[in-house]
Order: sequence, then structure tokens, then C-alpha cells
Amino acid sequence: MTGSFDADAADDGGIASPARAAIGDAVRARLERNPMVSRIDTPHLEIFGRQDFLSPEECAELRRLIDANAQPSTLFSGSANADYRTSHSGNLSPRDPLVERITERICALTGLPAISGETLQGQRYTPGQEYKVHCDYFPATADYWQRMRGTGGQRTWTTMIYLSAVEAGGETHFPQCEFMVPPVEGMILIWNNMDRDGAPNRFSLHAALPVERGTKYVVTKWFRERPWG
Ligand SMILES: O=C(O)CCC(=O)C(=O)O
Ligand SMILES: [Fe+2]
Repeated sequence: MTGSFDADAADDGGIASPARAAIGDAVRARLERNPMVSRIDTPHLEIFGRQDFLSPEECAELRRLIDANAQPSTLFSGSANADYRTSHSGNLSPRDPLVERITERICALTGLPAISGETLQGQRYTPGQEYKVHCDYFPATADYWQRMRGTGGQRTWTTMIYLSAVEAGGETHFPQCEFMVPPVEGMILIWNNMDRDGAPNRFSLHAALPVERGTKYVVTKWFRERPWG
């Protein structure tokens, strides 16, 4: 650190932040109190799972909504990317009663406020489709960071629900942590993209491995450190 105070650096998405650390503490404590939730045993990432978060009927209804809304996926940077994220995705209307109910349940499970959650996004992967390694947090060096800073700041927790089992492939792979999660219908996966100090955690790097057989459906909801929008 140099002597001069830099307001930009102080509010930088790329460094430790007591506010983001406090969000991590609160969610971790809540999930650890819940007997239905298990923590995946890995030293450098806070990641939890809960089976049967959605019923088979709810998963089927969400798959139907995704099929009705699916467009080729884009990347956050806005680039049309031919091979990086090859799935189809679509935002699900927050006014849909099922989407509303699921959002409430995600917020009740994690304790995260609904106003900080981005729109629930559905994704569908058919054989060969994937989402290559990426981090869900925003790089503070990206040109779009200043815009994100003004619309809720950094992405803290990711919540993702598998809506189908996949016959082969389609695991969510965390290469820095050397483990992967196979899709299980109805299971929610919850991880902290920040470390204990509220700085981006590079161990949260992950990929959706290519589906080999079957169709994979997921919904993802990313939470910001402040109200989104
Ligand atoms: O589909 C997956 O397994 C991962 C999806 C993902 O990484 C994302 O939507 O940010
Ligand atoms: Fe992701």
C-alpha cells in the first residue's frame, strides 16, 4: 500500500472487504445449522449441497419453462462466444408463481435477501454442450466492473439447482479443488465465490463439463453484495 487513500481501491471488487466477509459468515452459519445441508469437504472453498430441494414435478415444470425461453447463451462480457458457453439459457420471469416460490425458498435457505439476487437463469445443455472454466465473480480489472459496481457490486454466493439427472457427463467441475459434482435432479449446490476476507476466491473456478449422453438442465441464481439493479 502507498500512503495516499484511493477511494476506488477501497471499494474494489478484487480485494478483501468486511461487508463481503460478513455476508459469507452469515450464510455459512445458517447453512451449517441446517441438518438437511451438507458441506462438501474441500479446504479452500465453501460449498454446500442439499438433496431434494425441488420436487420432480417442480423440476419438470422448470425444464418446460427453460425449453420455452431458451436462447443461445451469452457471456457476461457480452461477447457472442462460439465455444466457451455452448448451452442455451434464458432468464425466468420473476412474476411466474413457481419462480417466485423457488426464489423465496433459496432466500430462506441461505438467508440472502431477495433484492440482492439476480434473475433466476435457466440453462440447458445437450450432448457436446458445456460451459468452460470461469469464475462467477467479476474481475475488478474488467471493463464492465464499474457498471457492475453501480448495480449491486460483486457477486458473492452462487446457488444452482440441477433439474435433471444426466446419463453421462455434465458434471460441475472445480479444477482447483480437484472435485466435481454430478447432476442429481432436485439438488441445490451453493458456494461462496469470496474467501473468508471477502476477496474473490480463485478456488471457486469451475466449469460445466460437456454432456455426453442425456440433457442437463439447471437454474442458477447469483447474489450480489448489495441490492441488484
Ligand atoms: O451448469 C453448471 O454445472 C455450471 C453453470 C455455471 O457455472 C453458471 O451458470 O455460472
Ligand atoms: Fe458459473
